[in-house]
Amino acid sequence: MSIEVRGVTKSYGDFVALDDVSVSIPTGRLTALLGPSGGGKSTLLRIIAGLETADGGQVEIEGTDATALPPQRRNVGFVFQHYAAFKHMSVEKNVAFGLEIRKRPKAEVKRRVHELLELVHLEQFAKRLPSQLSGGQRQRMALARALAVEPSVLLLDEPFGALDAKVRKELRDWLRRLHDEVHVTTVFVTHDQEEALEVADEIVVINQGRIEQIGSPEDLYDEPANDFVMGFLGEVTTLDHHLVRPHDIQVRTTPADGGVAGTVARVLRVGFEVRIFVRPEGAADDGTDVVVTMTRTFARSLGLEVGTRVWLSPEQGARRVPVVGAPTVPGDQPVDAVKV
Ligand SMILES: Nc1ncnc2c1ncn2[C@@H]1O[C@H](COP(=O)(O)OP(=O)(O)OP(=O)(O)O)[C@@H](O)[C@H]1O
Repeated sequence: MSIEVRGVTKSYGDFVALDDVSVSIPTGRLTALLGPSGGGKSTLLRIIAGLETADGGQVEIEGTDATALPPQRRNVGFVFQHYAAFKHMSVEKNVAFGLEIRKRPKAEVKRRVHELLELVHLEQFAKRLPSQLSGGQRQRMALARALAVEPSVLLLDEPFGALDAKVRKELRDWLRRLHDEVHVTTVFVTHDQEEALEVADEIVVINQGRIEQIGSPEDLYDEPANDFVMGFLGEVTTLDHHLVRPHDIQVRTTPADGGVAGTVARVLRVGFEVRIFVRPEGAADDGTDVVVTMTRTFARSLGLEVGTRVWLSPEQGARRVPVVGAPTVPGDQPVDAVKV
């Protein structure tokens, strides 16, 4: 393991930001710290970086107890959402900075800067000032700069958070490819589940200062440990007091044993699929309709339209998680709210 966090706690006044957090970050992998805003992701990253001191617990990096080490002795590189570059220095000078203060030979600095700029596809911008780059190019420069000193760990705090959706998506694909090339142990913070699912090898779900689950994207999506994780990673709807994925519900137009009876209240076409909102018998129009997704062809074959009587049951093998108490998905939306 590259990073071992053991029993870390952190409070700000009365507020507990991290509550006895333990996690092992594997060497050479891309790990996402994922969770809703305020859950403690950045605090954990900053404690690993040494920019924040934990109240209790231990941080080990590459086998060394780093708990009391200052950031510059931890051999970590970091990149934040709003990267502070040296504005008066060219891109190549910014990237060279860490090597120059370490008094590396000139020829080595030159070669390494060239390699890094090639790696982040900024060779042609070497002589520009940071202000002459786009937001995405600046973040790539920041990554080159962080990688220059060959850190054993790269820590990224929402590195693409300030960029528009399209650039963000390009950069996340690029980060994945970059990581496949350099294999440096990387931990990145995100509140975007799609970003974590697409990019990470391993995801640590953090909520209210606690770890909810650790696993591969597949593990978390297919085997969520609880209703929070299930609701946070992917769409969910509530069927018979359980969270179910909307594509995991079987719809029949004739009564079926144990099925929930209801009436189609709304049919919504979204791209290639159709969302059917089913109001269970006796339920009110209070936004708690069961949502089922299916292909348009299938919806047509069942003849589904507003007013059709249907019976719903989970597909065989569907993941179901009991709904515990109040809604728990981010933003306190009702658990069956879906983005349409
Ligand atoms: N210096 C501080 N003083 C007081 N409270 C703080 C401080 N830093 C963080 N907090 C609080 O600790 C909690 C966790 O913050 P943190 O930044 O770790 O969350 P996060 O999961 O990274 O959220 P976001 O995605 O919004 O950045 C928040 O409620 C925040 O208000």
